Amino acid sequence: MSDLTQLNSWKKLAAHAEEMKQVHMRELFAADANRFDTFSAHFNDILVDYSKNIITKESMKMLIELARECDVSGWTERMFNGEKINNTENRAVLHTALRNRSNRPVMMDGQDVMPDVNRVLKQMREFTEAVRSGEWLGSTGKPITDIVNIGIGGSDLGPVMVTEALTPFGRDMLHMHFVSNIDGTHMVETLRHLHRETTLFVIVSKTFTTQETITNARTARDWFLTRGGSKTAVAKHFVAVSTNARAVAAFGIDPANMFEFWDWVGGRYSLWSAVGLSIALYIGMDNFEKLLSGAHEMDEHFRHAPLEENIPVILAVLGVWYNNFFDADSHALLPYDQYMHRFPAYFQQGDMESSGKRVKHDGTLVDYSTGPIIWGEPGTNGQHAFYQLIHQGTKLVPCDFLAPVETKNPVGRHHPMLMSNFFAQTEALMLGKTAEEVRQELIEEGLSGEALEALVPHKVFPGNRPTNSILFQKLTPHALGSLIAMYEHKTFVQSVIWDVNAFDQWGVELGKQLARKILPELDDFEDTHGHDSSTNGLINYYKKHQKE
Ligand SMILES: O=P(O)(O)OC[C@H]1O[C@H](O)[C@H](O)[C@@H](O)[C@@H]1O
Repeated sequence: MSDLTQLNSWKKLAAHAEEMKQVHMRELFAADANRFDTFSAHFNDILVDYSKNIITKESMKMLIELARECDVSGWTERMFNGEKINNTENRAVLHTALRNRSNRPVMMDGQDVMPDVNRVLKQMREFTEAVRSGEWLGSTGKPITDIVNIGIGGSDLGPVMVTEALTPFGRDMLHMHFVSNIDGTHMVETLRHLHRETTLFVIVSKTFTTQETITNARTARDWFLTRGGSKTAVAKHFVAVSTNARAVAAFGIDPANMFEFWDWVGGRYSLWSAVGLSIALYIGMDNFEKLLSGAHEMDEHFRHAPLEENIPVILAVLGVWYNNFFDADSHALLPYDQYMHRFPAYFQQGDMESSGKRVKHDGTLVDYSTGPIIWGEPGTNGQHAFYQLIHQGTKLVPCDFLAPVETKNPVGRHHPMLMSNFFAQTEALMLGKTAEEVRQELIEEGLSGEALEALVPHKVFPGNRPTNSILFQKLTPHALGSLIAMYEHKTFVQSVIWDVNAFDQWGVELGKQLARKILPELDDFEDTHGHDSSTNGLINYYKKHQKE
């Protein structure tokens, strides 16, 4: 691929952006009564309205042309076909095979991966049904009441986010707990109210070498053994999900209780694999398979819909538009659904670990901005916290607003009130409020003269702040599966445009390496000298105050 900024479409977009920076969305809406119809897309019962963006038909044409020039379709096919597009790890990227409900063969290195995928799904079904029905008993004959998922990063965020989002589909009998942090507090506070006879630990780690997870798993096992559990009883209370069978066996988990996945599943794309075991325990395998189906249908759409109508592609090019031509450095995900409260955190890893790269596939440096900072909180909480900056600050923050048409909890007027905020926020962000409008309001409130004029600039909203509104009928496993896959593919398309590898994560290694070196230094009371003066100073301060 030729250099991104040298592409025809890029150059055209750069010039076009300068024109569009002079345009206000108010004018765009005023000039076109059909703007909503022109710039919205449907997928099953999901509506994506992207009309409140600083775009014209011409802008979209150029952005799609950019996707075409970057060979998004070619990369998509290579991904779905099991080519080793994760070039720095020499791995295929086949999370789509995990949810390939069509069961069409998916070839990797000349072999169909589907028999393996189906075998593990079957194993997950048998196991989860046994636990949920009470047929699987703890070592003292009691049914399991509590599940503790021990994992971190991709082995935690997906299971947490989805079990939270699908709470209404969860089985009351099983209480879910998630321990990720190496901070002993996380484990201690989780175990405080649990009983070893009725607790099942699910140890999830792709590599089974992650310090946090292995340490937490050992602490859990010690807790189990010191409360009267025997070594043979461990088999009834510990299962593992990993690609590393040898390390699982070395830990002492019965290989029969291991759920396998493969190196062609990236950690942050793994909730569709056995990493979703905790999800399946909670919502049941039928619902887990609906989650897979929702994602599979989005995969089919992404793979086959023309770029112009392709929802992940549309969202991706809009992201590139602001990231690269309007200098936006972040993107907010704002779910108006309390059940989705971990959705932004999930995609912090999904997007930032994928696109937070500064070298291209070939190792050369990029000379343009890549992945944005992803952040967000559920509405309406965010409105009372950080929306001030989005409305009136100096930074441009493109936002995605997500909400269900129907709530799972139709109590009083809560849902219409929530939704009135959802609609009002994107309207306010688009329209803003002019100085003249502010003046009128202040006059109506009885203000005049200097007092009025002094307030005007503070109450002006520039507007023209871009948003996407994503409405879905209900937060079901199927809809959630589609939404997650939609954002996964959005991230992928952006990585293709930026020419970065979305499937490695070398940036997390250096800190781990240095922590390994520092750990033994914390075991003695001698002053440390081997680092820079700040790091030495901090370590020595810590050691000194440990002594006291
Ligand atoms: O599943 P594991 O091998 O334990 O890895 C857990 C997590 O840690 C790593 O450092 C990566 O940053 C993540 O991508 C990964 O999801």
